[in-house]
Amino acid sequence: MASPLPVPHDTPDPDFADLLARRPHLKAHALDGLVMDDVPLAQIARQVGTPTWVYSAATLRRRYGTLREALDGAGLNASIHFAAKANDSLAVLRVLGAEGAGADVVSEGELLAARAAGIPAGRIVFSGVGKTEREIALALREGILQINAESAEEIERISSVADAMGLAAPVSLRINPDVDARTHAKISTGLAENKFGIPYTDAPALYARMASLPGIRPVGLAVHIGSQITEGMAGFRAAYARVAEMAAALLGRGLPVERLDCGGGLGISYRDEAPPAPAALAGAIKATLGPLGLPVMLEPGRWIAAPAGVLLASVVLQKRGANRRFVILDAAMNDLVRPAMYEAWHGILPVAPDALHAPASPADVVGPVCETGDTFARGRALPDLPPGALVAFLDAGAYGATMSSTYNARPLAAEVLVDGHRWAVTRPRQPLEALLAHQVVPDWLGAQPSGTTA
Ligand SMILES: Cc1ncc(COP(=O)(O)O)c(C=O)c1O
Ligand SMILES: N[C@@H](CCCC[NH3+])C(=O)O
Repeated sequence: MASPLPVPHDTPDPDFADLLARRPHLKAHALDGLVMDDVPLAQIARQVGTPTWVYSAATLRRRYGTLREALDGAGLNASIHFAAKANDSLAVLRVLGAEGAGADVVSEGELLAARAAGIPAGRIVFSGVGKTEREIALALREGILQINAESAEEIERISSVADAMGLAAPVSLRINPDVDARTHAKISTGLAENKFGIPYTDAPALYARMASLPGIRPVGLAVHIGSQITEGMAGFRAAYARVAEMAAALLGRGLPVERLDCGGGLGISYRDEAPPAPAALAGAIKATLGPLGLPVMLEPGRWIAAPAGVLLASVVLQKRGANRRFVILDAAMNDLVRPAMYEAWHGILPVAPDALHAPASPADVVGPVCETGDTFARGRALPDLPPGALVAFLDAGAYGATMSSTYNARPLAAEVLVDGHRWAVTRPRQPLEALLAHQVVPDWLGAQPSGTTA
């Protein structure tokens, strides 16, 4: 049986100074402690409580801009469609939309969030292996840029929905290139054994079928081989090369191919990973797809949003085990599930000014949920953290709040956007009453016993 606890690394963890040096939006201030842009995190915690997600608008803009410049610098005609699954906060989507970003969505909810945040329908891509008829109809009514189809069955479905609406759906075909992205098995999507995309050998016939069906206007090819890709460009290159080869063949047969969707996947450095730079990604796109001269699209999520966010939590208590110190937080796996789900490593910084320089000793950082897997870190060098002390989980701006649950009847945490010296609660903490009020006890179970509340 595999251990549910994080596996130790064989290199030393980066220290606080190293973690801070690589995150320009976070500074350790002598009086205020950890500050995001111009706002002390302790001030947010005092006014909003914890656990709370805090996002830096400046960082979102800076990272979007860096990616934009890399694509422009390579001479690509490229559009960026932020993957809303990484962060679907309306405020975050609004910040990115205002910079010119489109969105990559995978559900009715994400589509409505992107629209509510002001992202024009013409910049929205709908991905995912299981779109319902209702979702397809909504996407078409909204007039989105394209639907990325992932199966022969789905193509027939899109055709019949669009035809009944008297529309021609712009459809791109997502191919499964059977390429190893060399990432965590749970977030690898481009291998033949994964559920995503159409086996690339089937794609030419399916593309021709799309062109012959009513209600479908084939617009291109799409590929996405996985997420948190940090080990070089080989996987990206191999996938894009397949797309290039296939697009050339389709064009050669007189089939319309208007644009190519390169997906997301660019990884970040949570601990000491050395992911490819945006310029390397742009260079690989240019080298493989450039000769076709078609517009390209990118669907990054993590690279833009992860470093922009922290999860602020408070210490409930420190507990001595037989041979270890446990720091028990008010945040848990229901808030940030990545460590439990992927053995993911997140930097954890104390927020108080003196705590960053205080003597540190190993601690296991855990949440209060009744699961051994509710362990954020093992043997992490941390100072004494008395009850009430604040800590910040780094790089929590992607796949953080969006993956939260209410396990153990714990309400969804608050969200805050910091923009220079301004900040605002962008999602209030879910009231416990709302969790309970959302449920219904059938009449036949009898009246509520007197003296209880609900
Ligand atoms: C189709 C698609 N596009 C884009 C993304 C965003 O990926 P990432 O956050 O790794 O950039 C994902 C998630 O992996 C995805 O499935
Ligand atoms: N949820 C994953 C990424 C999955 C990407 C989905 N396409 C993570 O937290 O790393």
